[in-house]
Amino acid sequence: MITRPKPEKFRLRRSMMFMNAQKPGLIKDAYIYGTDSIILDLEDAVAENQKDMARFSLYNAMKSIDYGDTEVIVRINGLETPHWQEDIRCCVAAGVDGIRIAKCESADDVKKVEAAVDSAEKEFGVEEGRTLLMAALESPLGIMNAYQICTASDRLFGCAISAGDFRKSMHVKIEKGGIEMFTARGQVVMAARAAGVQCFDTMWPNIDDEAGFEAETIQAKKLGFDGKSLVNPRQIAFVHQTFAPTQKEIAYAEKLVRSFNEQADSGVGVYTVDGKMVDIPFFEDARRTIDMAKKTGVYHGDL
Ligand SMILES: CC(C)(COP(=O)(O)OP(=O)(O)OC[C@H]1O[C@@H](n2cnc3c(N)ncnc32)[C@H](O)[C@@H]1OP(=O)(O)O)[C@@H](O)C(=O)NCCC(=O)NCCSC(=O)C[C@@](O)(CC(=O)O)C(=O)O
Ligand SMILES: [Mg+2]
Repeated sequence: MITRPKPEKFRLRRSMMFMNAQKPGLIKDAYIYGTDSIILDLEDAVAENQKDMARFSLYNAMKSIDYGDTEVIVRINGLETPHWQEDIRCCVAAGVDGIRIAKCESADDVKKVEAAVDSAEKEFGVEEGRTLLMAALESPLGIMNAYQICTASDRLFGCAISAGDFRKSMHVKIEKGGIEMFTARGQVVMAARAAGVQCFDTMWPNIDDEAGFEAETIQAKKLGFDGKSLVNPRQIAFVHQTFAPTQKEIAYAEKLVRSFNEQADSGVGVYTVDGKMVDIPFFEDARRTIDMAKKTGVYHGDL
């Protein structure tokens, strides 16, 4: 019987790959792909008359497969459905790391899920507070309420924007360059940063359009997201590469950190590195770059 260690609230989550919880062929060896997180789906990938079967498959997978360092999140059905409470009981009993609340629209939605998780942890003798939460923001209302959602529970580590449902609500299609998602993406990143939680970009559904996927991934990184939802293993490598600092960025960050300490010792707060002005926020950002380089395994220096 597998028991997973206590999940870390904040950890590397560059890639969160969806898979239908009902399909043993997909979930049995999902850890081999090396994504930071997998999302076992009980929601839209599972047909309405297969929800019990999917929970059964999920529970058995959690008890018999060692997913190792790969975080295991489950997407539960939305609060407008008759399924979400039973989904939560199944997730907690199975010992998943976290629950992704589909179609989350308000802080009240998060609090309802939190209360159901509290109760399930008591029912199944699971350590109180063990099960983490994240919110999927899939509607204009959910995105307008992003900050309240992100601050609604201590269990919540982050939020994801979900463009499939969002585009449907907004009566727009996928556009090259992503203009149709621009305001929503910005709002979600800003809300998450203000709340001190992580934020994840949406999945790219056109798996054969690699150029479109790569452009969207680069844009997500530039906007400040921590990672991206994925639907196919072919998408993992590019996301991991994009969300790690480049060697050029690392070299500059090292130069900045080293010189900043020397300058500070001699009483200087602002100066230039390679012709660019730097002061304390640049120093702190450089430290973050080196920290991220270490976490993503691309740091070879001695800082
Ligand atoms: C799209 C496709 C059917 C294509 O399959 P294909 O088989 O043609 O793909 P291939 O590339 O040929 O697969 C090569 C090998 O990888 C294996 N393999 C493929 N995918 C794998 C995977 N995900 N996990 C593990 N293994 C995998 C495959 O079994 C094969 O293994 P093998 O046979 O051994 O060689 C498949 O990828 C897939 O099912 N994706 C997940 C779809 C899903 O869950 N959607 C729901 C969540 S989104 C949503 O709901 C919208 C949202 O809510 C999102 C939000 O909230 O953010 C919103 O509103 O936007
Ligand atoms: Mg959706």
